[in-house]
Amino acid sequence: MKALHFGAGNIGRGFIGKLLADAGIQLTFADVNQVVLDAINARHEYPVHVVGEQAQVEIVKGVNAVNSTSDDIVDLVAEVDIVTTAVGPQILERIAGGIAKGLAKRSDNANSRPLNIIACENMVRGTTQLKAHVLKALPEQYHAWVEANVGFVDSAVDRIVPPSEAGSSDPLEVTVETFSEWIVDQTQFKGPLPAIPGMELTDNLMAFVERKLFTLNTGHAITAYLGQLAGHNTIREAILDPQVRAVVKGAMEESGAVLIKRYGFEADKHAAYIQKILGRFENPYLKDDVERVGRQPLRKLSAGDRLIKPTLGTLEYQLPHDNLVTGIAAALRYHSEQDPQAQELAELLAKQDVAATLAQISGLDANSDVVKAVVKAWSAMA
Ligand SMILES: NC(=O)C1=CN([C@@H]2O[C@H](COP(=O)(O)OP(=O)(O)OC[C@H]3O[C@@H](n4cnc5c(N)ncnc54)[C@H](O)[C@@H]3O)[C@@H](O)[C@H]2O)C=CC1
Ligand SMILES: O=P(O)(O)OC[C@H]1O[C@](O)(CO)[C@@H](O)[C@@H]1O
Repeated sequence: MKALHFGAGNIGRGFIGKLLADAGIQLTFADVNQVVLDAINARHEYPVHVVGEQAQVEIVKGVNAVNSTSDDIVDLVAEVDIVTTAVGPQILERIAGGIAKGLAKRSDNANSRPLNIIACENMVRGTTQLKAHVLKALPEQYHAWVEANVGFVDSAVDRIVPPSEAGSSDPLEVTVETFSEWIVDQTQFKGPLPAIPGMELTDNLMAFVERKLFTLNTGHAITAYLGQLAGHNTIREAILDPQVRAVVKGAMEESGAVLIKRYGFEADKHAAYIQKILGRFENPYLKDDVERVGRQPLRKLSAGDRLIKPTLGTLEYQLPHDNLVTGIAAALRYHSEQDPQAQELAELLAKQDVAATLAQISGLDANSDVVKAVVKAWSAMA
């Protein structure tokens, strides 16, 4: 089997790419970071430090790399069996053009071997959104062929992989936690279901996507935002702060109440899931900066993402949301010189009040009780 993975970054090298290569699949990474590309093509292997009580170093072997903006992409998409991505939600549209050209070539070559495409991004139905970008870039005459021969498979991906501290000396070295979870929608595959160790198949994906995004990522983001406000630099420092921890746990439980109502998760199992996540945030072997986890606050405050969507769920089911509200207020206080979205947030707040800013970013009604509650919490954080 052959695979092409877009995004040789933390998750790309530390989880999805590793999992495909370890399964004996011939893996080619596609990226725009030339230092990383040259290092992969010079060594064709890289170390993954799996940290925890039983730390170990696993070497990923037999990998190659191409530049994502080159025509190599077209040839690879025309011949591989599986395409995966971990580039960031905002980059999917940028890689869609190359994928579309590759699909056109695959059709012209009458290569009707099934191809499955799986986006591994922190978003709800990311692959379905990638498909829309691809079809927009693909001439109409190929659409029916793509529907018949290409599977666009949505997924949920979970492993905490911060940038490696040794990044400076070895651009490929990556450090990961022991926990990992990759769940894919088995109803969307074309051809036989692949048996890849570590890739779980389900016909109930939305439950797992929302459970992960609206528990781990909700809690992680609020840990980052409240952590920054309290002067903490890392997620571990922040979650060990009892005041931060209480709000984070509360927010995950408030979101959990919605998930339990919506998907029927067992309350005690979900409580254990939340406890395990708090333990993962505490991981003493991982140095994870609040700025990484808080990155792109406008995306994280958008209607379908980890802060607003769970809060909308509490409104739908008339459930409590005080801690989620505190998390949203803290997100509106997030600042970073390196993050363009944090800059844009500051500009929005400079030219209009916080209620109008939140309404613009999240789609919430500026005069709603929940926005008034956020404004009250935000003012108290000054
Ligand atoms: N790091 C983590 O713990 C987790 C990240 N994710 C998701 O994985 C995705 C990637 O996140 P990270 O690996 O943390 O980010 P990252 O920044 O380490 O990796 C992204 C990679 O994409 C590359 N890239 C940018 N533009 C590209 C293009 N046009 N073509 C090909 N490659 C391009 C970058 O050079 C970089 O190597 C995001 O959607 C994130 O939400 C999901 C679960 C865990
Ligand atoms: O990658 P995003 O969506 O910017 O968010 C960062 C979050 O994603 C993760 O990298 C993995 O889900 C977490 O470690 C962190 O909560």
